[in-house]
Amino acid sequence: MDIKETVKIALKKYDVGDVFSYLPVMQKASVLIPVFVRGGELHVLMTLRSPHLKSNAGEVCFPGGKSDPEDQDEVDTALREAKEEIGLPPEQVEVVCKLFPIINKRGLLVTPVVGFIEESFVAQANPAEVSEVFTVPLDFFRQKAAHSVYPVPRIPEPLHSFFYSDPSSGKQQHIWGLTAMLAILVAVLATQKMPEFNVGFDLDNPLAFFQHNIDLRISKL
Ligand SMILES: CC(C)(COP(=O)(O)O)[C@@H](O)C(=O)NCCC(=O)NCCSC(=O)CC(=O)O
Ligand SMILES: Nc1ncnc2c1ncn2[C@@H]1O[C@H](COP(=O)(O)O)[C@@H](OP(=O)(O)O)[C@H]1O
Ligand SMILES: [Mg+2]
Repeated sequence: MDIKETVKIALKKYDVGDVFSYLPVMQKASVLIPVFVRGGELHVLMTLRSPHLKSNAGEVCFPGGKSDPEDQDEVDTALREAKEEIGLPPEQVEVVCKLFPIINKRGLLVTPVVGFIEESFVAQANPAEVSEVFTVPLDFFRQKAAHSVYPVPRIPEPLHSFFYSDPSSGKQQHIWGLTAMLAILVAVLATQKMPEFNVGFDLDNPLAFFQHNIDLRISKL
């Protein structure tokens, strides 16, 4: 079986379905985690946010944003935002699964959606929101070489940080916080291998860690 089919089977096992529908009503956002195979290796596409945005300006994130009333569900939001931000046509995304949501510092319930895209996809960054688009080998997020972690007072999840030197641009990208956690999560679940550093969840029941963090955040709202 080829790598894409193997990864799809691995990831689908973790689809959350409606597990989090019990949560109180809160503002929702989704991100699309676009993965593709290049040279037999998995890669992930990321963006650098415009320095002019009101929130998280100049930070690395995945294409995504807040839910609109016309969105049917979290997948719709992720695909709509990816179209708006990097010109990715929804029909060019093979949606694989919806993973564990995370409540961010603004109190948004952020749901990650993983989808395969074509290696040949050329992003068209919308300059109002995105200043750069770049790709990273997914396995980078399991390696300790460029990784560090530090605890943050009052939030349950440790804060992971990576510095990625992008050979195609010569630039260094700082990937941290929520986006780094999601990249680690997808790297681990897709490859079925734990990282070289401690991450707080395991492969048998990753849901437990994310569920615990969400319940902790909700209890403090
Ligand atoms: C998907 C968002 C939460 C909402 O999208 P929008 O701002 O409407 O485009 C997006 O803001 C996002 O992905 N934010 C996280 C970016 C990130 O990981 N920054 C690194 C550090 S900040 C952090 O980890 C915690 C946080 O933002 O709560
Ligand atoms: N054309 C534009 N020019 C400037 N800011 C824009 C914009 N379109 C969207 N934004 C802002 O970009 C942020 C991300 O939007 P989205 O959720 O659609 O990804 C939102 O800000 P806030 O996150 O501060 O509300 C939104 O207001
Ligand atoms: Mg956005």
